[in-house]
Amino acid sequence: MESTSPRQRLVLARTEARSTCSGKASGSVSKLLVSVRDLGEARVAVSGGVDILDFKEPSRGALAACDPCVWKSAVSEFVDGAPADCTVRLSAALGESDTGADLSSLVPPEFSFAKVGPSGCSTAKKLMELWESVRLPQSVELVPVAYADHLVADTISVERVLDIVIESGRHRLLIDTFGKDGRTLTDHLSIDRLRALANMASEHSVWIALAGSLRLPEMRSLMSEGVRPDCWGVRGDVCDQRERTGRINLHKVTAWRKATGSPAI
Ligand SMILES: O=C[C@H](O)COP(=O)(O)O
Repeated sequence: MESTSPRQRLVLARTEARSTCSGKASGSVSKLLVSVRDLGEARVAVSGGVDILDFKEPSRGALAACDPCVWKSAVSEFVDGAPADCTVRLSAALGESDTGADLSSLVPPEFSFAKVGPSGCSTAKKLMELWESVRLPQSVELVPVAYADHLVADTISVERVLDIVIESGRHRLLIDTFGKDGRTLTDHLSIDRLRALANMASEHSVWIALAGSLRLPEMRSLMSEGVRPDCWGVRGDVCDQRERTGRINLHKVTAWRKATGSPAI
């Protein structure tokens, strides 16, 4: 009998454990990513129990970068100066194709992730060239992004991006919205499409995060419909007045933490 590789065994185990309609094993919990613009907001998010601190400047677009000085300060506080039981991981938004490559070399090696937006990458070839142009420290993993509203961002569909992630042997994908105009992820992608995407990602051991102006009731409803990504990403809904350029609110982060950390319904 042919032996199976660790990767194949992982896929089999995950497939067997998955419920019939879920992209994630029943009973497992999703991580919570919160986008923050500075250290003050980062402290609030950590107090609320966030898993991934994602540094970005919300007033300048979907994935605009913070000043790289903020990244350095985050390392001092949340890596070098953190208590031993602190498990928060750091992520940097690098903007879109016009800034991604240049900023990538400035990401500190202590970060876990960096993400770059695909706007303007209207073909698979252009998108792969963007990913290849990113020069991150070896310890930092690129998180490819797909936009649910891909036409307005002049890029390819989320399904096509997931295919390329799989074909190119990458392991992560964030689905977000490009236009922050009040419409949310589910205004662009049906629940069935989201469930199919999560299932496809799971079958190929691709870690998937869902974001895009999500509101807490909407996220709960997606979970109850069997859409269980590895991670939920949020900014606007955890800010005062749900205004994504406002300040992060501890109670709102805590509410998201409780909801994302609950087992499958
Ligand atoms: O990466 C996740 C995004 O920061 C989500 O932001 P948003 O909830 O304001 O769309």
